[in-house]
Amino acid sequence: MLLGAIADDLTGASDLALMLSREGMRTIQTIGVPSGNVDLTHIDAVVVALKSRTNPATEAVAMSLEALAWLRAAGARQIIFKYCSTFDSTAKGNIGPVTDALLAALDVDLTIVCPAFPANGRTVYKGHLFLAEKLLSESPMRNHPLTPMTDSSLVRLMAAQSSLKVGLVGQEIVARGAEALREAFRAARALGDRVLVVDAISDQDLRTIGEAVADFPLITGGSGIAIGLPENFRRAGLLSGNSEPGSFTAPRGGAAILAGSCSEATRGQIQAAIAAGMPSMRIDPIDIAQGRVTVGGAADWALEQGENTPLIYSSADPTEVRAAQDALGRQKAGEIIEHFLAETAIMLRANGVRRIIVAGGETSGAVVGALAPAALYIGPEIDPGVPWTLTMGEAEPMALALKSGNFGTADFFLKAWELLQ
Ligand SMILES: Nc1ncnc2c1ncn2[C@@H]1O[C@H](COP(=O)(O)OP(=O)(O)O)[C@@H](O)[C@H]1O
Ligand SMILES: O=C(O)[C@@H](O)C(=O)COP(=O)(O)O
Repeated sequence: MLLGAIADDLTGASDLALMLSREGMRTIQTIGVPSGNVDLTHIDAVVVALKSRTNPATEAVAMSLEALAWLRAAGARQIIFKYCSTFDSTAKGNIGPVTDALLAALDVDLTIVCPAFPANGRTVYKGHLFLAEKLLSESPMRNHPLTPMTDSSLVRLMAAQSSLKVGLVGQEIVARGAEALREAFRAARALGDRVLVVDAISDQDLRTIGEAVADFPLITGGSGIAIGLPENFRRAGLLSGNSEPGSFTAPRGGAAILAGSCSEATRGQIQAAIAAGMPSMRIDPIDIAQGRVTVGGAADWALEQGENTPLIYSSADPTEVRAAQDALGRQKAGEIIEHFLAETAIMLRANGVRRIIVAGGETSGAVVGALAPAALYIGPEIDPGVPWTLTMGEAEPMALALKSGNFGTADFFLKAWELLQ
């Protein structure tokens, strides 16, 4: 094992695992910190998927340190802390505290912050995070149900969360290449900076950054930051040039889509699926809280759809989400949906469903946490950042696609199935 990653949510973990496997590392994703033995023969990278994104900092730090200890014991030579490409964090954000704690545990004096993922429109320029042509704070992320993002300055966000000195390396330096960047790291160290936001507007920038951080024990960022890392191991003769992603045979069985993401992309995908005739059931947190909808009812409805893939969704627009949160509380409204969809998944599995798409990071955390596979094997890419995965260590494996709320083309729920044989 060469590279170890700690991801703060499930969709983010499979996004990163896909990136590493596309770049030639044989990668698996574990669900939480493994409690038993994991066979790491022929594995180059392990991504430990936590569900820590919205947890209080002390909890997120403890979970991340536990993952770090496991990864180091398993032989990881470099660690990535993976958070969202939209820097999703609560008002009491835990990205800073987790970064501080990982730096301390590794006894390291400098790391970088770079959530850029140009393939999905996330770029960092002058320390500001953009989603396509919009600043983060002007994008739909300002209305996220759990982590509304109203500031686009990564330097300001990180400085508010971390106890360490935060600096910035601009794109003009990145564009000059890895040696210029290493020089900027030396200068930043001399100034006492410990956490450096690094601009990146293209995959080429990310590859340059990847090369320049080859000797960094800790790197933090989105999945994009991993694009250049496998090449460092290849250059050092530690990774064979031809480690192709393995073959993927999807289990036979029923299919379903469970969507708890309220992101704009997911809502568009739901509209497209319904317009194409996909049977759908909308669930609402207030109806669930008041007992008007039950897991058994939803699962029965899904199973009655036969050959037609059913879509169960709670996704709603910002006004509807706010109304539910006003009635139930922000966290409670989210938990009700997450719990409902997780229980539904268990009931569907018990009735032969073997292929599930889950939309939403927190939602995926709840669903996969309930299904409780030990690990996920990374299969084919559906869209940038979203692979099919296969549950590992189970008598009857399932194919799962964990879709980040904001990822995927409009026809994602329709086309994803075509990749399963
Ligand atoms: N109708 C709704 N009202 C309030 N909260 C909701 C509703 N539907 C889903 N949620 C919650 O919103 C959160 C969405 O987060 P997540 O699953 O991570 O999606 P994304 O990937 O888009 O960020 C979850 O906690 C989910 O339970
Ligand atoms: O980096 C990203 O954007 C994703 O990998 C990610 O973390 C997704 O989180 P959700 O939008 O909450 O699914």
